[in-house]
Amino acid sequence: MHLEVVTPEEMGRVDRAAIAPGPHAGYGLMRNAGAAVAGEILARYAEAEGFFVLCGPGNNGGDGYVVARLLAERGLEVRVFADAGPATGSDAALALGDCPVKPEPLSAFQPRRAWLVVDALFGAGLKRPVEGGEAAIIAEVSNSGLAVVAIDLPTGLCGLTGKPLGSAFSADLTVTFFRKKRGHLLVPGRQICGDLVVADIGIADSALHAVGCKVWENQPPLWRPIWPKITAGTHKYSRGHVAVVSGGAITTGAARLSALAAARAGAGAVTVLSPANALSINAMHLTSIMLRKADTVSELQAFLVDRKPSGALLGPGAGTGGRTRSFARALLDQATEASGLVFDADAITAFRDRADVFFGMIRASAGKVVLTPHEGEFARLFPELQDGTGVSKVQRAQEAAERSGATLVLKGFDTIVAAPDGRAAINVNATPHLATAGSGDVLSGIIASLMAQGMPAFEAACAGVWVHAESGRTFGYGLVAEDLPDLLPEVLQRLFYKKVTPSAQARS
Ligand SMILES: NC(=O)C1=CN([C@@H]2O[C@H](COP(=O)(O)OP(=O)(O)OC[C@H]3O[C@@H](n4cnc5c(N)ncnc54)[C@H](O)[C@@H]3O)[C@@H](O)[C@H]2O)[C@@H](O)CC1
Ligand SMILES: [K+]
Repeated sequence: MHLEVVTPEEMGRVDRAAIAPGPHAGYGLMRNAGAAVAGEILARYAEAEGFFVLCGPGNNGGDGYVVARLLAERGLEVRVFADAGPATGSDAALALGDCPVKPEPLSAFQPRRAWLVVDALFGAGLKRPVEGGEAAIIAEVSNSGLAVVAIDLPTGLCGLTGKPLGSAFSADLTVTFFRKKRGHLLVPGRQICGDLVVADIGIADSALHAVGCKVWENQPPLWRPIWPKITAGTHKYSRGHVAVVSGGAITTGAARLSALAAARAGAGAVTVLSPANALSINAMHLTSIMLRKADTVSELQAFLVDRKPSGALLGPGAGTGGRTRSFARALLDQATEASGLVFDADAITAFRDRADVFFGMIRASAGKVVLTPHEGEFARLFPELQDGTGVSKVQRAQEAAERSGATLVLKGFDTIVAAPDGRAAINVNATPHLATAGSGDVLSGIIASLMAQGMPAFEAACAGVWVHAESGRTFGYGLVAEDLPDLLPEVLQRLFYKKVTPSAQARS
């Protein structure tokens, strides 16, 4: 499974590197691309009575002419529609020259029942909103309810941002080439693509080396090899000790959710640090999780010196005032290279007017730091990078990570994890059921736990996001945040499947 996710510009460089060897290699790739699309169409839409192939002026249109030729050569009914022809001497012009079906103008298009639409208008070369004849045909096809197979990208979808530029097709199937593009995974692009197939068109993996892609789809191969191992010699403190800061008497639940998630994710010990006025309410609800009073910075510092936790989480239910800010400073000041610190929720909002101070503290700290904002919290720390600026979510998270010096988890259906060194991962296994109060507290607890167990920040954040989402999928309807920690064992068992029999003797 190839996990790299490229930009359209990077894909262009890959294409050029692959084409460089000879004058007809470009048309060769185009023929392979068209053959891959035609193969998927024949496999999935055998019952279609005919095929409308809509071709644009560029290489996406060129792929369309190849598809039209291959379908027509099988004796199938094919009509091709195009307004502007390909540039003379281009690969697309060669494809048009070989196509036995004469193009008709887009204005001649009329939907027909049981026909399939092949969208080859624009792909990676989309530069501006789709208008005029192309926009009209998109509307007509959408109203007709005909199935659409998009070549490379549904026309109108930006392959970089995952957002439509003007009108866009909503495809049932998208066939892309070599690697996924960011627009296939970011929302709403992911929904607009329908089923996504990545076809091999003969480009060698080595063509990617020159591009230096640092963005991946978040899947277990990225981090499973370094998930914390346990052996016969493991003891509870070698499995990591996580401190979770609790809010006051009526806001304690969030920290307990995080604490339980940290324990379920494998930390050997978890301590809730509670204000005095919330000690008894916390004590009533905690069993395996330890509890200690921490109203003041000196009490927090004493705990850090005394117990040396390898991970800490501040934010869920913590309040957005001075106590949270001074606790953040103490945690960052006292962190060592082995410490993993997660700042979530209120710990992010608490620095809304002091973002640069916060980033300075993070940069000066020896610890590994992860910030886990949703879009609203993100906008408080990074107002100039908030959604709606036209910049992709991946790039916004990358810039925020670079600026803050922390690994960023920019949450949502397409959560992005970005490291200050430019690496980023796009998460794809979320479920809308995770949009429930307390869900984020569980996520930050899992990430703090994995860092406390020694995982680097980027991998811990990627792993945490994935197992959290997988837990949500495992439950489905009726999910509340309390369910998530208890689903982790099942998810982890699946992830690290080991055959267990009643008589098996544990060796490690
Ligand atoms: N050799 C290659 O580079 C290969 C490219 N392939 C195909 O080539 C496509 C990329 O081809 P191109 O770079 O020619 O780009 P497109 O075919 O996507 O677009 C062609 C041109 O249309 C114009 N245009 C962009 N947006 C427009 C708009 N909204 N309204 C009107 N005109 C607009 C632009 O000038 C653009 O260059 C890929 O999506 C893929 O389908 C495949 O054939 C595989 C090999
Ligand atoms: K297309």
